[in-house]
Amino acid sequence: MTETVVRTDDLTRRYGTRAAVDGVTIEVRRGEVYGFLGPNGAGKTTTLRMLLGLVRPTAGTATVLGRAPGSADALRRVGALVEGPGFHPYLSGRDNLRVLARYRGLDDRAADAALDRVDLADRGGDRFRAYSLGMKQRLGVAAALLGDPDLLILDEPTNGLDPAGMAAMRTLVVDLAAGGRTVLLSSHLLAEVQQICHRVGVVAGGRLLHEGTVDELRGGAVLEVRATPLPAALRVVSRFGDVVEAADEHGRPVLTVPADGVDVPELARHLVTDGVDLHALVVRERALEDVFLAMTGVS
Ligand SMILES: Nc1ncnc2c1ncn2[C@@H]1O[C@H](COP(=O)(O)OP(=O)(O)OP(=O)(O)O)[C@@H](O)[C@H]1O
Repeated sequence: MTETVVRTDDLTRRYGTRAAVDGVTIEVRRGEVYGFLGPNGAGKTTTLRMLLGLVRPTAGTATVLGRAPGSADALRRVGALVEGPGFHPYLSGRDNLRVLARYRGLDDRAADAALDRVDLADRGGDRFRAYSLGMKQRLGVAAALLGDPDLLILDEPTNGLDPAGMAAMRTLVVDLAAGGRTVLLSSHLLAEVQQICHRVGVVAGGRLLHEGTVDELRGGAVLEVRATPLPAALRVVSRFGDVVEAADEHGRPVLTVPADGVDVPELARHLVTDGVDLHALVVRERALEDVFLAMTGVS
């Protein structure tokens, strides 16, 4: 059975007359990596802060693990990396974590296990100030993991990292979810969300534009057919689905039909038997990026 871990209902936060978050309704389910995707200023951080009880909604409601955001019960089971945690620059990564663990009534072993989990055990004795940005971010995730939370909330966890650091963070997130945790992360990077998230909520200008799986968002693949003469090609292709007739960047006609369930060799055979010259037949996936740009109008 699907269990809801986070639910928001018309969640809204206004600053003055401007809504940073405007009627957002999302559902995050147990065990998934949920991507909250949107350009800068879309309202992602404000939403995550409301889920942690750091910002009070102007309107609407939210529950986190069935409880009120920010309540002691909810916070005990949530780990977050929303604004960089306040690490001491002159303490080692390990000692920083041990200090945080003690604040939470946990022992040193919990800190060491978290360090190990983010693959920093080898460098645990180095001072925090000597860490690369990627290591600092991973230490932030380790801090979020203290207390073994069911839900991790990560605000732009790969922001500012180099490609290797980003890849390491993505692998870590996927592994954490595979271990049974739920991860809610925000990102403005479509490729990233496409790679690691099960479901996505797309936001822009404070509003939720769409929520669904990456595949649902993208829609099915299409078959592109370039063939002449066009009327005969159109007749054949329309037997296989609802055809859309368009032109490519050179003004040449392209017929597209939803690829789902179409027997491609069969389509090719029909075109040839009907005396149509087939120039190209391509299956094209819509990239999430195309969909996103169409939705947000942001480039
Ligand atoms: N405390 C505040 N006072 C006034 N305006 C705010 C405050 N916090 C956020 N905003 C505004 O609300 C909007 C959404 O900000 P938010 O930080 O939630 O967006 P975001 O999607 O996380 O973007 P980014 O990736 O740039 O952090 C922005 O226009 C921001 O300027």
